[in-house]
Amino acid sequence: MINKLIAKIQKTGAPIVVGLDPMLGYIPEHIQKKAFAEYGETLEGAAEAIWQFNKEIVDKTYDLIPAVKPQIAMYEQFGIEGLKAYKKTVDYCKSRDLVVIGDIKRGDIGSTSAAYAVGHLGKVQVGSKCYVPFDEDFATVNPYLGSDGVKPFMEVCKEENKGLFILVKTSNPSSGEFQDQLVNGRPLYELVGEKVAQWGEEHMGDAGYSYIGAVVGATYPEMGAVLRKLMPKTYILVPGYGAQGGKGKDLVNFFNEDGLGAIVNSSRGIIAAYKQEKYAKFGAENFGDASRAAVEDMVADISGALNAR
Ligand SMILES: O=C(O)c1cc(=O)[nH]c(=O)n1[C@@H]1O[C@H](COP(=O)(O)O)[C@@H](O)[C@H]1O
Repeated sequence: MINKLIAKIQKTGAPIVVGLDPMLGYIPEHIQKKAFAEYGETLEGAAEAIWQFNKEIVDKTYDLIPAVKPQIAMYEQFGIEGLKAYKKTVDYCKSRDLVVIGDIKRGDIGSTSAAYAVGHLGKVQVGSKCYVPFDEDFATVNPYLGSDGVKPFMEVCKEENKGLFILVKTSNPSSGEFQDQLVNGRPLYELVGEKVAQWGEEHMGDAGYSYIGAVVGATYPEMGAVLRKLMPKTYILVPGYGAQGGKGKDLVNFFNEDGLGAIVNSSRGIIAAYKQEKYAKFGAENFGDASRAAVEDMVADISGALNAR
């Protein structure tokens, strides 16, 4: 799957991921009204609204982008109905030939990690039948529990031709509280980065990159430069662009000289673009066109920064 992701990045010229993090507050009123008219102000109504919202954004952007990243919490908050909308979104994006990064941030002891891995990336056996429950292409994984919590995910990825993005240095303001702590004189995120690179060596794709990737926030570009060197064959998912303050120039450190090695996520900056002054001319009715314009601007921003280095 890492090979497909790289091929799609090269074809679109867009090393970006659209984050499908649909909060009701971002969904234009006309969509909410229609969903509530059909299903009432219920969890089902909310799920219908987020699904219709996602579908429009995907329809308006899929030809420009290689991948999407639905964030499962935004669906889970609406319970089972929300999870159905998550699955519908995953399937729809795959039908549009997009690579789907399931942002599930899982990680547990071995036995339960194995169940997460099977449910999201693999197959589950029910009697004589075999099912593919969620079927994302990649999943995000929290490595805090150590190797035995990550290995079941890697095993399923190997069997199923899928991939991971493992949290190394997160974009949020408090990420340093634990991640920057010095262990034998070195910050913890560096040790985690080295471990991810080592796991990656054992799980290489054909294009010179591993299908075991890392997550490093755009909000910490200097650390990004160090991690880029520590993990040369690791694809880095870089969240924090846009709404969290990351800009094109902050991103160059995350890319290798070959122009590959990183894929930058923006969620609110794309899906709620119509709410920004810059894209207000589109209006709430044409929110999908505003998202398309925001994708084009993001690609131009990143390409400009990469060409200027
Ligand atoms: O794993 C992630 O995707 C992730 C890691 C991280 O360090 N920071 C981070 O913001 N994210 C996710 O990236 C998205 C960022 O959303 P925006 O700030 O709206 O672009 C959310 O889905 C977060 O859960």
